[in-house]
Amino acid sequence: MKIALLGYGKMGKVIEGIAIQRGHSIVLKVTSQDKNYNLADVDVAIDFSTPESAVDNITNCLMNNVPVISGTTGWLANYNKMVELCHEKNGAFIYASNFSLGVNIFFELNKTLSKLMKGLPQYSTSIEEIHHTQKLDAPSGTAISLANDIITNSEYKNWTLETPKNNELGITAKRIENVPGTHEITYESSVDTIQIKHTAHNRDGFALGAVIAAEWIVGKHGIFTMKDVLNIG
Ligand SMILES: NC(=O)c1ccc[n+]([C@@H]2O[C@H](COP(=O)([O-])OP(=O)(O)OC[C@H]3O[C@@H](n4cnc5c(N)ncnc54)[C@H](O)[C@@H]3O)[C@@H](O)[C@H]2O)c1
Ligand SMILES: O=C(O)C1=N[C@H](C(=O)O)CCC1
Repeated sequence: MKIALLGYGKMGKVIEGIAIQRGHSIVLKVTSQDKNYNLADVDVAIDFSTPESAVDNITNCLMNNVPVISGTTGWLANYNKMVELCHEKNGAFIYASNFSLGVNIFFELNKTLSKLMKGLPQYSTSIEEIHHTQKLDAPSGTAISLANDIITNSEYKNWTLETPKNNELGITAKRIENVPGTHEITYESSVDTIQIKHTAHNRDGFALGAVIAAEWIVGKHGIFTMKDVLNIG
């Protein structure tokens, strides 16, 4: 496959290595310096850019009939606009807050645990995420996905980075040098604690998942998720 990398930073570079190992070629690498890039002769685009640029990148792909995978976080207020555009153009699009197989299994564990804990008011729930100090957004997209799944299955109404009030699910976002991504869910009562945790050791899992998603989407039309790609849950 001929792949365009929209964003050639920490993730773009790891994706490049894995894509080449799997027999693909990188025909375009876009950074903040490249304003008007040309998507001709691209089979699929992989966007790991910035919260400010993801919407333009996804729009460019959909307008040019290029299937697009986006892992960029922090732009989700515009997700529905991208869904509409994708339908209008009969395009193909996957967004995932986290492309790693391990985190996608962790998402399913989180949903199951939150269903088990529903109706047990003696436990209070919280989420902690830790990432490297260059990360632009907080909380992480993954933490938001985890929080939304807990909210769906519980009495919590929304998440907050502040001290949680009634019906608010607290998320703590820590920034520590070189941490690729750690997420922990805690259920705390006066007698015990239940915790589930995912720790990424490096960026390879995110990058491999994105390349697998790119391989999977070519030739398809519609909006998909990593559940479709991995066939789990
Ligand atoms: N979904 C996942 O699995 C996952 C995993 C890791 C990171 N991420 C997300 O991916 C994004 C990128 O992460 P990173 O660590 O590679 O960041 P990074 O800062 O290392 O790289 C960002 C890249 O985007 C480029 N960029 C800036 N403006 C651009 C534009 N207008 N068009 C194209 N590229 C542009 C920058 O030049 C840079 O190359 C972040 O939003 C991060 O949260 C998601
Ligand atoms: O390094 C990042 O930035 C990461 N971003 C994603 C998120 O916000 O959840 C996934 C983990 C790494």
